[in-house]
Amino acid sequence: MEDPWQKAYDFAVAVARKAGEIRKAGESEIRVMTKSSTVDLVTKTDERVEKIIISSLKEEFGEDAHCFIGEESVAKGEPCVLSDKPTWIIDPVDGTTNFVHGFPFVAVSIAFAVNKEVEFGVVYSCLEDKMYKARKGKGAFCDDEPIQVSDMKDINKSIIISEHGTDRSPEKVTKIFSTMQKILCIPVHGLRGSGTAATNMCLVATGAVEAFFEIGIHCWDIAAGVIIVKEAGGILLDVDGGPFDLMSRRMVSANNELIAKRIIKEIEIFPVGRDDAPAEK
Ligand SMILES: O=P(O)(O)O[C@H]1[C@H](O)[C@@H](O)[C@H](O)[C@@H](O)[C@@H]1O
Ligand SMILES: [Mg+2]
Repeated sequence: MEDPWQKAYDFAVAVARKAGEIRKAGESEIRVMTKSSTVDLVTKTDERVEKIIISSLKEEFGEDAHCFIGEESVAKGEPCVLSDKPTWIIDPVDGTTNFVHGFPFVAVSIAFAVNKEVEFGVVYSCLEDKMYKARKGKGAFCDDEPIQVSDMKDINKSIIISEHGTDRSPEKVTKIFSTMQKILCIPVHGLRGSGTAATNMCLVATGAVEAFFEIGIHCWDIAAGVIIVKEAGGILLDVDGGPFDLMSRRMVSANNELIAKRIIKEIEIFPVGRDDAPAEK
């Protein structure tokens, strides 16, 4: 039987690389704007790269063949609803703050979901020039090398990634740093954060770290990373230990359940609105 999504997967890899090159060209004149807060940055490059990705996909597969969830389209009012229809979930520049500051971790993240299941994901880590990718049931790769999560089961010998996000409300910041302090003092070997969720997920998938968790990320930040972590042998859970929900804005990705459950014990949960919550009137 013909493989329905191989062509889309191959095309997504090419589009991700092209998007990375357009992002690089945007470095020369970065026009910074803000979204949900003064520290939630977006640039004209984010918007331009997303437009080019979406138009390339529409040109290749047909104007109305697929649905799209793009970070910057949603920011401008497009709906963020994951239906059973084939849907591209796109973060054109993951690590925008890094991009603005020249901090060397920026990624293009493109995922493709059918029946609400991610079929494949591509994360192009631009500055490293590394293409992380995975298709459901077919393994995870960095460029063309297979990747595998860490086999570490001892939390005391693990590195854990967390991010503080863009919400600066005191009650949330207190919970974020209290959680980080409790995890650090388990103790673990270290806490890290690249500033881009997609890259963090790839660091779990390659075994460079044992886990990455965050409350407040969006589906576009992690959709590609989800399938890359799973196909590298990792697991995804909700921050309360329940089943992972792509639209919930809460996520624990880890190399195994032992590590995941150990850090979940320390996470101080705070409420965040779902990605697919009805738009406020
Ligand atoms: O750089 P973007 O696409 O906005 O995504 C990042 C988000 O802004 C941060 O708040 C999160 O902590 C990161 O994990 C996201 O990658
Ligand atoms: Mg982004």
